[in-house]
Amino acid sequence: MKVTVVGAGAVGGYFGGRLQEAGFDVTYLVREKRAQQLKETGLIIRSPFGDAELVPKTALAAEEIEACDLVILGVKNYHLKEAIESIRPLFEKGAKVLPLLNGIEHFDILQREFGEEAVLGGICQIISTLDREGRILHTNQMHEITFGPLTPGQEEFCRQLEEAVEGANMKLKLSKDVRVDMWSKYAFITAFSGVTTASRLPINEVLMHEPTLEVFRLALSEMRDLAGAKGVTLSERFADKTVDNMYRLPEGATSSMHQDFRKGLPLEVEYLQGAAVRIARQAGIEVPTVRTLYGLIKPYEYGGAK
Ligand SMILES: NC(=O)C1=CN([C@@H]2O[C@H](COP(=O)(O)OP(=O)(O)OC[C@H]3O[C@@H](n4cnc5c(N)ncnc54)[C@H](OP(=O)(O)O)[C@@H]3O)[C@@H](O)[C@H]2O)C=CC1
Ligand SMILES: CC(C)(CO)C(=O)C(=O)O
Repeated sequence: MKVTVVGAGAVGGYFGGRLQEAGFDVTYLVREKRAQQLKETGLIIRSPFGDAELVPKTALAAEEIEACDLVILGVKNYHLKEAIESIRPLFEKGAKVLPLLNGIEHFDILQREFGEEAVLGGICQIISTLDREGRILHTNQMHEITFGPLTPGQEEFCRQLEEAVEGANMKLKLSKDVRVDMWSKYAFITAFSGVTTASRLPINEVLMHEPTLEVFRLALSEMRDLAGAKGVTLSERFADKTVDNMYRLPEGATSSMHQDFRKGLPLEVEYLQGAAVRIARQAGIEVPTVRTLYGLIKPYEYGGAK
């Protein structure tokens, strides 16, 4: 299977690297600076599941890629618009896209741009980051993509992909209802990144302060209601179960948004909390806690906080 990875960053580079290791024909569609870095150092992964040093095949434009079966999208939401333009030629040649971004609105955007049949449902569970040298540092015990068809016409392709990835050093889970997984992750990450970033605390410290934990719980409940308003039913115990799971995380564990905040990098606030406020307005429901988190984080959207 021919795969194009767009954005050889912490997520795209990791999963692209694992597929390349497993024998997939992977091309990384990257921008100039990352192309140069990859040429000099190779694609380097440091991970508890095993390190890898690979020679990546890169392209600076989709026109350099003959055709591919699958595009894995690993850019941040604020780069999506530019990425869409750069990959358009691949869809004219019949590719499908598996987006791994956090958020929910990008699925509709991609479907509008490339058509419903081209866009698979997907999320990923991993904690990884790029260091100064561009190495991919994977630091937790999960490296999992959950994916699945958003239309009946994609079912066969998804089965083939599941089969092809068997044996790779990563988990690829074919979901029975990928919309539920997409909304569970979106609901979780919006509350989790919201409370950790707004409080400037890792989750274990959020748990220590009852009023701060209550903010997290309320945000989770509002996000569950929002999923319901969009026709996706999350478990009645979604908020409680999510909070229980947080006690199992190691000390200092926090969201990638909070980590970006600490580094003074741009934040995906408009695509997580901002999107929830927009979707709630359209659905005619209130999400006051999420709206407050949005207001507290929004001033740092373009970075600046250290
Ligand atoms: N990191 C994590 O642990 C997790 C992240 N996510 C989500 O995954 C998504 C990606 O995050 P992450 O991998 O951390 O981000 P990174 O910043 O590490 O990687 C994004 C990469 O995209 C590249 N890029 C941006 N625009 C383009 C473009 N037009 N063409 C080609 N490459 C481009 C950037 O390269 P450059 O700017 O150098 O050109 C960068 O290397 C986000 O939505 C994030 O929320 C989800 C789960 C976990
Ligand atoms: C919670 C986590 C690490 C799960 O993959 C994530 O998506 C994020 O912090 O952005």
